[in-house]
Order: sequence, then C-alpha cells, then structure tokens
Amino acid sequence: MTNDRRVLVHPDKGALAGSVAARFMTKLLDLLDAQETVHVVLTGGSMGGAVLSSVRDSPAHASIDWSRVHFWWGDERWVPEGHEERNDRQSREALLDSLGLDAGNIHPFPASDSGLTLDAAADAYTAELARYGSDGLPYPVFDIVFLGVGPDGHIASLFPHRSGIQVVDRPVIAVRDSPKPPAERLSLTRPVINAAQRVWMVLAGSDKASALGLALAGASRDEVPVAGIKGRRRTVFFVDRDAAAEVPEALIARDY
Ligand SMILES: O=C1O[C@H](COP(=O)(O)O)[C@@H](O)[C@H](O)[C@H]1O
Repeated sequence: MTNDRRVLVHPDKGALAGSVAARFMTKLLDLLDAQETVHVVLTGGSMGGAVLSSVRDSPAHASIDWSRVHFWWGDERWVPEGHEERNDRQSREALLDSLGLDAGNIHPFPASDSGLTLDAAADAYTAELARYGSDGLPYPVFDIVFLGVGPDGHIASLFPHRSGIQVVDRPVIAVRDSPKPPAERLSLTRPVINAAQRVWMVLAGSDKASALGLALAGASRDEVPVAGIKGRRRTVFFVDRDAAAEVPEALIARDY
C-alpha cells in the first residue's frame, strides 16, 4: 500500500455522497473489528452534511456500533451554540442526532456563548484533544479525518496567505482573519490533521477544480492550503466530475 494521494472521481454529487458514505461505513466496521474505539473528524461545508445524510439514509448504518465511535470537528465558526452556521449543528442534524449517542462521544468546539474568549476556547479544545492523546502526541491519532476544500483551497479554517496553515506548535488555533465569514473561527492545525491515519477530502463542483488541480500540481500550502495535507496511510480526494476537471488524467481513478 502506498501513501500517494489518490483522486476518486464520481459522476455527480449524489453518487459522490453515496459512495463516500458506503466507504465510511465499511471502514468503520473494519476498524471496530480491530480496535475498541474509532475517532473521526467531521467537516462542515457543502459535502460534509451530504455524506452524513447519506449514512443516515442507508440501512447499513444499523450494523455499526456507534457507541464506540467518537466524533470531533476540523473547524468551527465562532457563533452561538445551535446557530445555523455551526458545523456541528449540520452534522448533528444530518446524522448524529439520529444515533442516540452519549454526549461523551461527541466533541464539539466551544461556542461563542460558552462564556469563553476565542483564545480560551482554543485552549479548551486543546485540553479535550489531550485527554484522548495517543502515540505520544497531545491529541488523538485520528482514524479518519474528513475535510471539505474551499474554492480557494482552504481546509478546516486554514486559509491561503494566512498564518494558520504554517502553525505547527499547537493543535488548535483561534482564527480572527478568515476571508470567508465569519472572520472568527477555531481550527485544528496541520500537524493534527497530518497525524491522522486517513484523510478523506470530499469536494464537488466546478468552483473547486482549480484548487484541486493546483494542489496536485505542486502548489505551495501557503497559496493552496490543501496542498499541505497528507495522512499517514491514505490521502484520498473523493470528487465529482466537475471538481476533477483540472486533475491530470494519470492521477484519476474513476469510481464508476
Ligand atoms: O467554511 C468552511 O468551508 C469549508 C469548505 O466548504 P464548502 O462549502 O466550500 O465545501 C469547510 O470544509 C469548513 O469546514 C467550513 O468551516
């Protein structure tokens, strides 16, 4: 098995969401056969919710022991709890609320109405990650990190030409200059994401084609942050045809 980045192309958004959901459930079953708990990082964005809804709507999800799965997020917008802009709200509505999970399995970033400052919220999430540290690291070695990719190539809340993508001395940063509203956010940093066993990026639409093409062509992570992402075992771009428009043919594996 190589750890080269792979691009799996699907005919459209619906097929993409269904295929990633099916792979996710199969991988969870495999992992839960081999280990007691599985730690997964969820993403916001257009495809994050679509994949989770597809899991919810699949009868196969009933065969998974979700009580052994922990959910985290790659980033969060600094808005009040339950706000429609929160990534965790989208994930809860799409899947988590239907699973009847213990609160202990769900690890949301603090909200802006938590009483914490943005910096204290980053510290609180850092401490929560440290409770589940593994492999000598002050954070979990995540089994699967899901990421969306913005049209500008951002992942989590690590944006082009901002300092966040260069941070390697902390697992969590407070972001105050996000070019995509809201400006204030919380984000995991690159070392945490790249320590994961698998990074699965899910992106659809022609507005993502240029970022993906540039990342695969060797752009710098400062210009196109997704270019700096690589999991330990697997790094897969699950994409639709439109997002794949600028991917070199030799890198494409069609999933249809
Ligand atoms: O703001 C965010 O955007 C990205 C990408 O979103 P998309 O709608 O362009 O797919 C997302 O991955 C991130 O979690 C979110 O906070």
